[in-house]
Parts: sequence; C-alpha cells; structure tokens
Amino acid sequence: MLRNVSVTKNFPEAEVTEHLRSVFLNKEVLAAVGLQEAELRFQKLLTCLSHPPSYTCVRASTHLAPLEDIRLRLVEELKKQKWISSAEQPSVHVSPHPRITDVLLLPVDGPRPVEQLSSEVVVGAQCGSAVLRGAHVFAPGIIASPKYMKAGDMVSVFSDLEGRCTRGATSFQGNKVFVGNGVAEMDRSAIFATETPARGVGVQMVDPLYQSPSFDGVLPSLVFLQNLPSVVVGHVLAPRPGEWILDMCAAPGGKTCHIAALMGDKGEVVALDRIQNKINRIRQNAQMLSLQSIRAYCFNSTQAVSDEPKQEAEGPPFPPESFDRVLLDAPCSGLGQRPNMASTWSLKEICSYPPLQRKLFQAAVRLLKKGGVLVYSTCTVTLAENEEQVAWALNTFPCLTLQPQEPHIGAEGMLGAGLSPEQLRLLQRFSPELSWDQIETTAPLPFRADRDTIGFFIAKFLKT
Ligand SMILES: C[S@@+](CC[C@H](N)C(=O)[O-])C[C@H]1O[C@@H](n2cnc3c(N)ncnc32)[C@H](O)[C@@H]1O
Repeated sequence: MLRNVSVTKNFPEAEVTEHLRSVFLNKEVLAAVGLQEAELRFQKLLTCLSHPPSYTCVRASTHLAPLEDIRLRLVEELKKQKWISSAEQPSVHVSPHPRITDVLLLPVDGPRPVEQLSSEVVVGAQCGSAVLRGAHVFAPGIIASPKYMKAGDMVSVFSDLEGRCTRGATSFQGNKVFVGNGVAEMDRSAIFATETPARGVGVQMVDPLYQSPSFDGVLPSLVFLQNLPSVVVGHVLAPRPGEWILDMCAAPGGKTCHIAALMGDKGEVVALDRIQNKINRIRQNAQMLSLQSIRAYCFNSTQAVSDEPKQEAEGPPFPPESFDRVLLDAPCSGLGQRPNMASTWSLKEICSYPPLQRKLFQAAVRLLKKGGVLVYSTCTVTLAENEEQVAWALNTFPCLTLQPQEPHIGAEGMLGAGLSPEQLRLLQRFSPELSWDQIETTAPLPFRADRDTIGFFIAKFLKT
C-alpha cells in the first residue's frame, strides 16, 4: 500500500453497497477481468472514495491573464497563509497541468499523523468532506460542541457520517470520522444561538488530517476551485467565440463560466437551472470572473424546447435546433465525489436519476442544431447513469454519433452496457480505483493528477 489507508467507504444503506457491487461485478466485467480482479477494483473504489484526491485543482482565468502570471501571483498569496510558512510545510508548489492550459495543481499533504484531543466538535458530513479538502469549519456546519466551549479552545473535529447527531448536542458516540484539529472561533452559545444563527468560520483548522491551502478570498477573479474532470468537460465541449451555447443544468456555474472564458467572452452562454437561489450563484460567479456573455435563467430544462413560434422574450423555452453546442452536466447520484462521506441516499433515490437524465437528454437533442455538439457528463460511477445512458441515446437518436474527446486523460468507458470496444474507447470515465495503489504519492503531481481524480464520466456526441 502506498497510502496510509484508514477509512473505507461504507454506505449506510447496505443495499446501496450491494447495488454498486453488482454494477462493478457485472457479467461483461467478470468475463473480461475475472472475479478476483473485479472484486479488488470494487474494494479499491470504496477505499478511494473515502479519501480526497492527493492534490487540489484550480482553474485559472486565462481570459484575464497569462497562466504563468496567475501561477506566480497564487504562490505569493499562498505564502502569506500560516500553514505554508510552518516548519512542516517548507514551500508552495503550484504546477501547471502538462496538457490542460488553464489548470494549476497544488499538492495535498495527508493523511497526517494528528493526535485527537478530548474536546470534540461534530460537523455534518458535507462540512467534514469540505474540511478534508482544505476548508475551515463554518458555524452552520457545526452540530455538536463541548458544553463550555469558548473561542480560542483547541478542539478535535469529527464528521457525522450518517446524519444521526442531534443539533446542539454536547457529545456524540455514533458513526463519526476524525478530520483534524482546530481552534474554536466562537463560544458555543454563539454557534447555537436561536435568534441570529451564527455565520462565518466556527473552527479554524490548524492541524487538519489533510493539509491544503484555503482558497477563501484568494485571488477570486483569477482562480476557481474545480475538479480536474470538470475542467476537462469545458475543453471537450470546445466552444468557439461567437457561438450560442446552452448549459442545461448550470448551477453554481463552474462549467458555464469556463465555457464563456474559453469563448473569450464572445457569443452567448445560456445557463439554466431549476433552483432560483442557485441562479444567483451563477450570476455572482460570472461577475466575479468578469464574464459578460452569460445569461442565467431559472427554468426546468426538461421543458426548455418550445414548439410555438418564438415570442419576443429572449429567455427559455427555445425553438428546436437553436444552439451550436449543448452541455448536459446532469443531476446525478454524485457517487464519484471524493471524499464522499455524506451519501445517506437510498437505492430508490439513486435509481430515480436515469429517467430524469433521459428527459433532459431528449430536450438537449431537440435544442441542438444539426452539426452541433452535445456533451453529457456526470460525477457518478454507476452504469445506469453513464454507459447505459449512452447506449440508450445511440439507439433512440439515430442522428447522434459518438465523438473522440480532447483531452482524453481518463480511462475508457466501463464494460456492462453492451457498447462495442470502439464506442467504449470514445468515452471518458475517470476511475480513481484503477490506479489507487499504483501511484506513489510522492510522484510528481502532473503524473498522478490525471488518475487520482473524483469518479466522473464524459460522452461527446455530434448531431448529424
Ligand atoms: C451536477 S449539478 C450542475 C453543476 C454545474 N454544471 C457546475 O459545473 O457548476 C446539477 C444541477 O442540475 C440542476 N437541475 C436538476 N434538475 C433540473 C432540471 N429539470 N432543469 C434544470 N436544472 C436542473 C440542479 O439544481 C443542479 O444545480
């Protein structure tokens, strides 16, 4: 083992683990690699999902400044952070990705040997996952704290894996995972005040299990935290200046902003999402990154095609064959997220996604011009939401053909959906389990970055 592996993902719902196991041990996989190898891959998947990737990926705003300038400014900013100058962390390494021209990579140090303290703060699983990726604990994420906790106390932070801890509790004995030590920034009474719920940092992480810089307020217009496969999506879509692009499920707008940046902010990116609050996030992000070409609307994208003649209003719904390119970054079960300790979903919830994805896909195909490009992506690992959707799409829409992707830095598609070897080669599946114990954590970042990602899937189609 090249990593100090201490946690293995366990889905609280045993039927979810069993379901995933049947996906990863499907007949086609068993015939190709055998039971032992398939079982091993599945166990590695569960292990690596419970750990964050060994680096942080940021997308640089190369529409505003050259990559090298942004890199140097980032190094300067991060040098100012306390952890950087501590004895353990001698220097800041920010490396460009060897192939992706707007990506910077920073190593994550961990898991580190951190001693647990007697004072315990319990946070929600989502907050715990964010801490494992370099965040501090924000007050709303805190569920339990010692009875007499005062600002300035040193505390150990635990993530409540199953959402069982009661808000305001003083201790918790349930299923929890240690994520590091920090200094309380507030008294307990301020955190659990009923009249004005506390905001801001509740615990400053000074000794986290995984150490990486905090990007809070760091060069907000020049660097954007984004997983590597998500950045790949924008490049695979390959938008050109002047085009009309639709991002059907856009919030909070990471990919929307990337698309607009790749177009040099010339043309228009229509960003739809069905949740109003999230539309505000898209607008804030666009503003922060100085992007003018984004129009965001709150709309259910399954209804985004109109057969009526176009009204005067410029927003959705749109006539068929309107867009040069469409991105469907679909709502999904999110099982590829790392570290993924928050999944308390039932099998029924996980299985609810494919029908919604198909409705969105149908609208996407109708809205795309002939000769246009459609990119479908998810951050999950199931066949039903990925390769099986591709097989369904190719059968349902004879006008679609699979296209090669550039860059293609992930693995090929997974066996099990009846796709041919040629079709699988055109798909891009980021499968961290395939190289989990094969890459030295000391290997140079650019070598391990492409393999040590979240679980993710990308398919690119042309409408002929
Ligand atoms: C995977 S997230 C999108 C992430 C986004 N593309 C990014 O890169 O920042 C999926 C989004 O789909 C939205 N969504 C779900 N159902 C939708 C629908 N019927 N129409 C539009 N948006 C939908 C969700 O609100 C969620 O924000």
